[in-house]
Amino acid sequence: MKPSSIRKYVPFHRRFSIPLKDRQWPDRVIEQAPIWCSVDLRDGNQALAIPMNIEEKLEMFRLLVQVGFKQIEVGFPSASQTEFDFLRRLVEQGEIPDDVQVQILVQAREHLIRRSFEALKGVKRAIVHLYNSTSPLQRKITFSDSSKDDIKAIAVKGAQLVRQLADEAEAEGSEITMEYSPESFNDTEIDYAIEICEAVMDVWKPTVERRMILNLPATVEWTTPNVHADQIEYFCRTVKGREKVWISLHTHNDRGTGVAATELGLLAGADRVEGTLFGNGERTGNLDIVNVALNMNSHGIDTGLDFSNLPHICEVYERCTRMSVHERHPYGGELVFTAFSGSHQDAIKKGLDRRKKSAESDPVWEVPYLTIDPEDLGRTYEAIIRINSQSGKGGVAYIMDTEHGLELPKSMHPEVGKIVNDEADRQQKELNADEIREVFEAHFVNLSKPLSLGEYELFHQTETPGMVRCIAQVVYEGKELQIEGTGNGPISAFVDAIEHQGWKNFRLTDYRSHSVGKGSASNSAAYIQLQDVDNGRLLWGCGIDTSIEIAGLKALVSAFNRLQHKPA
Ligand SMILES: CC(=O)SCCNC(=O)CCNC(=O)[C@H](O)C(C)(C)COP(=O)(O)OP(=O)(O)OC[C@H]1O[C@@H](n2cnc3c(N)ncnc32)[C@H](O)[C@@H]1OP(=O)(O)O
Ligand SMILES: CC(C)C(=O)C(=O)O
Repeated sequence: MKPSSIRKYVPFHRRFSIPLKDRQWPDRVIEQAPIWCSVDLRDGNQALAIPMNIEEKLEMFRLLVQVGFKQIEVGFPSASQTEFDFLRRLVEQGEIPDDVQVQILVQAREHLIRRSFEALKGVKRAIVHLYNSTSPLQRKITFSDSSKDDIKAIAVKGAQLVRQLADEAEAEGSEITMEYSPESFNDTEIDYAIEICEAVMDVWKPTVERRMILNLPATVEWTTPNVHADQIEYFCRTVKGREKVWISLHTHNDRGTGVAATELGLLAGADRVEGTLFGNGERTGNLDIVNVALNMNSHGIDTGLDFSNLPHICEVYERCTRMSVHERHPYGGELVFTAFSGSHQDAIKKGLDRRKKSAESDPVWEVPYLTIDPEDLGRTYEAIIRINSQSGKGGVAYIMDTEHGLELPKSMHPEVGKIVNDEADRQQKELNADEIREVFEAHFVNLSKPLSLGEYELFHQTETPGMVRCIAQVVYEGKELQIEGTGNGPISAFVDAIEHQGWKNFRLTDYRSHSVGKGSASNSAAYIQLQDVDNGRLLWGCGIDTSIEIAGLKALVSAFNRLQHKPA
């Protein structure tokens, strides 16, 4: 920003300060979950270019119930016919489970309050959420230089009507909880915000048994999260009758610290949190409730919210809101359980391997780079490691193992990793599991040039037990030949046959094999490492075949063929 522009902005502490000298929140830890309230269908919905239609709202409502929300703000029924009709549909069609309270938002204006209660007729349990803006900025601009008393009067008058209509609804069998928000609380002089809230409390007369909710919105996030925490702690310690109210947080994310502000607000004494899935909401969004809840889970706190099928939740959310979850979005983003870079892949693979062995004896999650087990969110390990030109050998080996059942010997990893990595670099893109296998096969498996193996027979030598003789049909540099050799196994017999031809320029330095897949269709994979006697180069080859014997020979031939390609 240019210096001339910077002069437009005033530091928050020059506008207000919070008279809190002995703040306690920095020494606290979060030990239990708050009461959660989803505002997806109201604050989230009002921020959409195309608001959800009734069917979409219904689908989201059912999803939110499934996740475990017990308080759901379903709309602003006095704002439009769709909002009104949606609430009627929930009430009339018995969509609201008995343990769920639907919440509605309304401005402190008579006709809107009356219309809201019409929409609530017959509801079993509801929260009526009344608000008016209280900040100096809104008093000046929105309410045309209204005084503090004028604004307080709007709140009190609205509260009186809500009290009266709530009493009438309760007489007809509904249970109404009341909520008040001094909108832009975080931008309002703190003692004045308390004064208005106490005035509303005087009208609603909450008790310890029947509390009301005081929601303290950071309608626009102006400050660092510690200031928010100070505001909440000061409010909690100062408001009269604290024990008769649930203190609720409602943060936005204008500075990108909505989650932090909520977490510090909880340390500061709040009981309740309003937010939306993935933080959809006005401007930069509301608080991301998935983020805060899963942060708690990752510290061993049960939240009552179940995000164990996060991919499904993302899918419904994206379809209904027409928004998308960013690839890097905490927990939900496509790339957040993925490592492209080699050292991360290596550490994750080691962590997951160790965990496979010790998960039962040691349940504590300890995998480098992963704060949470992706499986706990319905995400799979397969998606964790992905391969591009920044990837390392560990990641490639992990994909070959988990996706294709090929357990490459550890000393083969660098060779395979480099070739796959070079290919990703050459193509300038990420390689998927099938493409990685293609690269692996093209460079390592059943290679047939210059030598290829045809028919092959093995004879056990009765005169020297343990020795076998092989007769193999091969093609070498385009010529068909029959070669023969003897050894203490099929591989050494074949090596002997190669030696008789005068082609042997190697030592066999390693051999591994394992079966791939289960049942009659299973294959065997064999890996052979040869060393070039002239220059000491070590190269692996792989053979895959239904016969373990032939797989071994093909691995030998593959490694032999790789050795014939001299480095440039
Ligand atoms: C921070 C938040 O997210 S708050 C929730 C915001 N959500 C929405 O606004 C979505 C739904 N809203 C709507 O559909 C409409 O704005 C309605 C139905 C609420 C009101 O509609 P209208 O009265 O036609 O228009 P509008 O919202 O522009 O009203 C402005 C008037 O309300 C007054 N007003 C604004 N907020 C409040 C309030 N909280 N309490 C009382 N009056 C208010 C303004 O001062 C202004 O009065 P004026 O005309 O005398 O200057
Ligand atoms: C109405 C209030 C709670 C609100 O949405 C806000 O201040 O952001």
